[in-house]
Amino acid sequence: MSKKASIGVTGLAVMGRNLARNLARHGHTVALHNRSAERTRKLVEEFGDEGEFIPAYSAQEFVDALQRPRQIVIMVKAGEPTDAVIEEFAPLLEQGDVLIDAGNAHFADTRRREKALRERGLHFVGSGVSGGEEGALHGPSIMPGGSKASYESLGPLFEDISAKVDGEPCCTHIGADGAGHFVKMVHNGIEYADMQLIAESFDLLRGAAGYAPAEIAEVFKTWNTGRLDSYLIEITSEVLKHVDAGSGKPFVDVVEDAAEQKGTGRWTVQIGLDLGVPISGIAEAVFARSLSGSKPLREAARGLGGPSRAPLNGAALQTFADDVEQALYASKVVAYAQGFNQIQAGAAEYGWDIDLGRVASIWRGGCIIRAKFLNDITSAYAEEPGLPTLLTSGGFRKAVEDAQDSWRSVISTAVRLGIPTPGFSTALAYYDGLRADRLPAALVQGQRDFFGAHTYRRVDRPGSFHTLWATTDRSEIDA
Ligand SMILES: NC(=O)C1=CN([C@@H]2O[C@H](COP(=O)(O)OP(=O)(O)OC[C@H]3O[C@@H](n4cnc5c(N)ncnc54)[C@H](OP(=O)(O)O)[C@@H]3O)[C@@H](O)[C@H]2O)C=CC1
Ligand SMILES: O=C(CO)[C@H](O)[C@H](O)COP(=O)(O)O
Repeated sequence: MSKKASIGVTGLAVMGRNLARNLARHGHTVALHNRSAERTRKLVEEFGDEGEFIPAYSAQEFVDALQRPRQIVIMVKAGEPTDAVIEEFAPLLEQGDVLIDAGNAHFADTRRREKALRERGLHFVGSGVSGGEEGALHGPSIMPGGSKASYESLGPLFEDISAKVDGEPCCTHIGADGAGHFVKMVHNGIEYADMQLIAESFDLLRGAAGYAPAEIAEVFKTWNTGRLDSYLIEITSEVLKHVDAGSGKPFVDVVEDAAEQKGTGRWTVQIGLDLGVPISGIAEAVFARSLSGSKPLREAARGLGGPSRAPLNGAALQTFADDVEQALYASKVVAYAQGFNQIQAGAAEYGWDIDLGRVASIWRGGCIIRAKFLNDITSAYAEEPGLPTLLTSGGFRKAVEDAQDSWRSVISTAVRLGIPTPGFSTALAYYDGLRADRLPAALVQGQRDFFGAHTYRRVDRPGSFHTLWATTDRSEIDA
């Protein structure tokens, strides 16, 4: 009898191909399948000597190549293509087989698919995979959802191919049904916020302090040796020092300033709104990309008046890079605090038991937001599992309090010079909002009651109340 594969991968584009190679390099026999045969053939041709592959050119051939219970990783475009692939394979599978969607699916789709397949006796695991092309090959961060039973067979294999930090795999069972894709979605939202904050730091160092991109690359390189040490800071330095071969200009000056997005950031914000979680850092990052891409609008607004830009000088210039580092760090803490609160809210809403410290821990390696900083988040949740916000945890609290003056001063400079910093500004507004004794929301409640009898609660006694605004004495009644 011919050898069977321990796992199969269908969808052999950038991610699937490298995930299959990673599995094979770790000694697993991998069955291969792709809608169009060419990708399967190419993989075997180019990388066949990296391990044991069993190429299959039909769904039935693919399913037959797998040992039972079958484990099939689907790595295709999210949405309809994923449903199409599930519908192609599910009828060929048997009780206990596992289908794993490792693409960037919406967690609500994953919940729907998990339920439907469970009713057909199949396991369905929605798994976040982060790290891009390189991560998929050398060790991604993996965020599987689905049943505990499915993780018993799948977990060891995924842990094996995941990134490792301090000997620990960057993979853990996140929670039931869509939990893995939910956490991956928030990961991507945080990725958007982090990238926006880094981009604003660049814009400030250039626009306010007059640094050239190559000089800013050096600033980022230095930051990468400290508390901001992260993959995103590292690659930012690389991008900024790159010079366009054709024009001799900094690469960053020849790229169109319109940031694109595939949708996971937008989903994060939509779900944040549904759950009522203020994830303003992620939202501003999504809106900043939208604004950058609004070409006709920007064209129409070009030339609108603003302040004259007298760049910084003297003492302010001397300390500016350090001030921006402080503002970036504090804003980043806020963005991550908001993201983790969103995961907490999602877990409460959908009944997932998500260990936030473990999530931070598996993001320390393999993924796009991997950073030294995540060690501190892991410790914060280890010290206080029920932590309401990262901002009140010892180390972060002190760092953000210490960053106060610089943070405020950087935003003031940005406002004075007309440099847009939506990420920095919303982070500070959130921080000030959280720590406020009283918010003007009391007035909003009064307005709502005035125009719509929407009622309000009082600070001095329980119950709901309505003021009879149309009467002359404006007496108050119980609502
Ligand atoms: N690229 C990245 O950095 C990352 C991507 N992801 C996610 O991983 C998944 C795969 O991404 P990536 O490798 O970039 O590939 P793409 O998202 O570009 O998808 C291409 C693959 O999908 C297959 N496909 C498309 N439509 C169908 C269909 N109707 N039926 C069957 N197969 C179909 C293609 O087959 P064919 O060759 O026949 O066209 C091909 O194998 C996506 O969900 C993506 O969001 C996650 C993390 C990072
Ligand atoms: O999933 C990812 C990383 O984990 C992708 O890099 C991410 O989808 C990129 O998103 P966008 O194209 O919207 O910037």
